[in-house]
This record gives sequence, structure tokens and C-alpha cells, in this order.
Amino acid sequence: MAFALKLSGRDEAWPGSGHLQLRRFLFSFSLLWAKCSRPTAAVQPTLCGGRRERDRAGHWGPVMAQVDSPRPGAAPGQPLVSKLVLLGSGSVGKSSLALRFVKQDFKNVLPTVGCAFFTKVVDVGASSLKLEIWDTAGQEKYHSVCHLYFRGANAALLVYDITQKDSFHRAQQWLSELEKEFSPGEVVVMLVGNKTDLGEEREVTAQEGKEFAESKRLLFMETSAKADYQPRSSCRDKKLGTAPTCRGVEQWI
Ligand SMILES: Nc1nc2c(ncn2[C@@H]2O[C@H](COP(=O)(O)OP(=O)(O)OP(=O)(O)O)[C@@H](O)[C@H]2O)c(=O)[nH]1
Repeated sequence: MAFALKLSGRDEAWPGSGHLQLRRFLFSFSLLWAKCSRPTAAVQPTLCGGRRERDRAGHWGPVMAQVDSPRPGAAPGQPLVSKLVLLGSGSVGKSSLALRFVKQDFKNVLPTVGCAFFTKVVDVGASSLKLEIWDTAGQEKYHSVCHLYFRGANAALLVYDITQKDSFHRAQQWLSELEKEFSPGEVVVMLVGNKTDLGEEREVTAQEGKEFAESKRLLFMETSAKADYQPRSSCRDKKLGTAPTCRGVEQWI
């Protein structure tokens, strides 16, 4: 697939970058994945705190407080496995974010065809985490097949381009799609506003993104795959900040 070609799609060692912003970016991603990791054991435990009802306000969103440590049942030394899916309109930067994450690189990439898949093993605290990353094509013509790829996901990044209001609305529609596919609390969702380096062309304020994320109880951050920028680490979220995994990763960075 196109993205597999673009990114090679193979396991890579955790890069030992000393770049603070990159670390924050990776920290957020690692934490997100760690929050919803599952062991490679044959019988998997319920993911992300299990199936939950909507709360009193009718919110649908991740219940993160329950998923702050590796799932029980993983054999010592065995990596946890987590499936993460990237969703969003075409050209919002999904592949670029993945490329930044996997290879600490940014370059012009071709539009994804269908879906691309690759893996990466990272260390989070004392545990290893094998990330199965599914980068879906954002072009409308691939919309009908995307739901095939996010089935079984533990986490989803809903990516929009801060310079394209439409892409922000589209990200909200993707959330509705996820709601049809998953039970409340079954998947951790992060809303990601990308391309902050194009601030002068901004059409979606950080406040708008934050407010929507909060209204749906999603994680939220803004990024720039190009500038390697992630100013608002979701890991500073109060709930997450007290989680053992978060503390472990904070020590590590
Ligand atoms: N300025 C800027 N450009 C970016 C950024 N991230 C991605 N781009 C550019 O945006 C365009 C689309 O990036 P992709 O990563 O292919 O976007 P995508 O969401 O994967 O697109 P599809 O594969 O069509 O779904 C490319 O020209 C990238 O170079 C960013 O943070 N800042």
C-alpha cells in the first residue's frame, strides 16, 4: 500500500532523540497507546476499562482512569499490543504525523490509498508496547472502506487541519462513525489539530478544538508534523497525570 511504501512499515527502535518537543509529542502518543494497550495473550481482557454506558450528560468518550497500567495477563517481558487508527480528511497530515512519530522525519508524501499499516515498538516505563498503526486514506472515495480498518482499534486519533474548518467538522463526523462502531469507553479517542506552523492561516482556534474535545470527553492536542511541535501535552491532563504509566513515562523523558 502507498503508505507502507512511504514509511517502510517495519518495527523500529525507539529513537533516542533529545528534542524536547518531539519527546512531548511521543510522550503523548505513547501514553495514549499505553492507556489502551492490550497483552498478546490469547484471551484478551476487556479493553480500556470495559464497556460503559453513556454518562448522565449523554457523553460518549474514553474512560481513561481505568486504563493506567498494562493489562493483567501479559507475560513478563512480552510486549503489549495496541491498535491505533488515524482518521480524518484528506491532506490533514495523518501520514506526516505518523512519519514524524516513526522516523522523526517530515517530507512530502503521496496521498494514502486505502489504508497503510506499520508497527513500532516503544518503551513506556518498564513495559514495551507494540503499536499497530493504521493510517486510513482521508480522500472521500475511500470513506466507505475506512470503517473496516478501525474495527478492533484501541485508540483513534481524529486529525484535522487547523487551517481548514471543513476538516474540523469532518473530524466530528468521524467521531459519530466511531460511536456507531464502538461502545462508550471502548476506545480512547484523541482529537488532533495539525499544522500549527501555519498559524496565520488558522481557521479553527485552539479553544474551539479544546471545547469540542471536552464536550465529548476526548483527549486533545495541537501539533505540527512539519515543525515537530506539540505544545499541549494531553498527558498534563489531571486524570492522566496521576496514572502510574504517565509517571513512569515522565521519569523516562
Ligand atoms: N505546513 C504543514 N504541512 C503539513 C503538515 N503535516 C502535513 N503537511 C502537508 O500536508 C500535506 C498532506 O499531508 P499527508 O500527511 O499526506 O496528509 P494525510 O492526512 O495523510 O492525507 P491522505 O493520505 O490523503 O489522507 C502534505 O503536503 C504534507 O507535507 C504540517 O504540520 N504543517
